[in-house]
Amino acid sequence: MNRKLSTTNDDPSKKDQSTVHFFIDTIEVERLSALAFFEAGEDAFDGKRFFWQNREKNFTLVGLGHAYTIESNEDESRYETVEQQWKALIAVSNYKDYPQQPILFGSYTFDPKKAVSNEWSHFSHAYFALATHQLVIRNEKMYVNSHIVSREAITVEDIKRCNAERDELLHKAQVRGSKSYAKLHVTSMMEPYKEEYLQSITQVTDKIKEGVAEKVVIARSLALEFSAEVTASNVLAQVYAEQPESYLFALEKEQNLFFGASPERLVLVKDNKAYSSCIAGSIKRGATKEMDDQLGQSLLNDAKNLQEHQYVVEMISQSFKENCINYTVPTAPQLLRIRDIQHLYTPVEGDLNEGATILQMVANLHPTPALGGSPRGKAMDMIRDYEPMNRGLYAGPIGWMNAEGDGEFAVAIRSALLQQKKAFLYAGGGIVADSEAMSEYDETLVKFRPMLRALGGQLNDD
Ligand SMILES: C=C(O[C@H]1C=CC=C(C(=O)O)[C@@H]1O)C(=O)O
Ligand SMILES: [Mg+2]
Repeated sequence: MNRKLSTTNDDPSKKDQSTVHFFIDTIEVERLSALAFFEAGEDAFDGKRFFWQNREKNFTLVGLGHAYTIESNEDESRYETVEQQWKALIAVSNYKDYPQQPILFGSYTFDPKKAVSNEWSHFSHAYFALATHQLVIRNEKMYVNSHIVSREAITVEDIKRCNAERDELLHKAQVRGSKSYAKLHVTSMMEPYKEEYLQSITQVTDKIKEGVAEKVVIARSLALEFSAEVTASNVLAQVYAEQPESYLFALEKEQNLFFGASPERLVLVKDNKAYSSCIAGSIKRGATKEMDDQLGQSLLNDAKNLQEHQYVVEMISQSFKENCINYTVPTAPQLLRIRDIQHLYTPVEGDLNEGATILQMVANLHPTPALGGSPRGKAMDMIRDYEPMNRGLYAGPIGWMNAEGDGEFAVAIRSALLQQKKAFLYAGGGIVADSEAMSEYDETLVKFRPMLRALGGQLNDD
């Protein structure tokens, strides 16, 4: 179980060249709720937990505690830094001896060039962790891995302590199940920089008409306050109950919780195949099936939305062309319907070039024109100039990768940052030549809904 391997050149932290010890233990468990496991870590691992569930609901990952973290505040090299440090760490593990691999989970900010400020000051531009206790639920099977990474030799005592901690967590989670929570009480809801946002849409639309760019995504935020401190387990339970068709994610850093329910896959890598999704172009859901179908049909035929969508298809196709031996992309979008909204959707897939990695794909794809714009450089400059806020982790890549390089990243939209008695929600939309400020504003209201509902807030027409 406890294999000690010495690294020479590939010490993960690069701080010195001493030995790194990596202990793994895997057990199979039964009857465990992922939410209850997350909650069980509330005292011992507060501020060091994460949660992930894919759209298909056949893969759930929960992390409690940090066996190892990788952070970077660099710009372009932040992808390579995470990749190198993870590979160096994995190289000293004996993960192949266990039925479950160690998994690295984390996220990247949207734009390292925009100085992090305000509510985002706690997060690095790359923030990843290998959990001390990692729950994986895959196709009904459940495993808990425990990990210790240490510069010191790992003793029998260390292992006993780790196993006892794990057994205590499992006991708590199994005995308590997941709690039910009272609805949260919002005391104030504010739309910061609303006027600036509306003006920026008009200005950006004008610039696009002048030919400065083709498409630019502009976002804004909502700020909520609560009568009492809101816990991570509480909001996660709300999101879990209310957003069944999305990726669910939550990432803690100290007293901050970034969480959301996104429909959008950035990239999935499995057995050397890559899968991405173009999701851009939106319309609300209808009150009846007939109205819903009518709205869906009008979205499929709407020139402005088709244009928003097409830039994303072109860019993602180009990325697959560069990184894959072959790739397929349907000729026309279909509808993707989730609880509050319908989108235009085109799936893209391909066989990866030899040696291409998931983080290379993430680096190459992010930001797609669904969150940045087209052309990318010009759009990013305009977002920096016109957007009256800092996106932080909103709209960035969030996800996981295992020891062998398989993994999945979603685009962290329909998301919010919770800071005890405060929360910030984020939403944006693709601006093209015929965008109108008020209808873009309305589109953000629809996109705020999932997080607003999870946080107990309400919009007039909800
Ligand atoms: C920017 C967001 O959505 C993007 C993803 C899908 C549809 C979009 C749209 O129709 O504008 C946006 O590009 C958001 O949810 O904050
Ligand atoms: Mg739109």
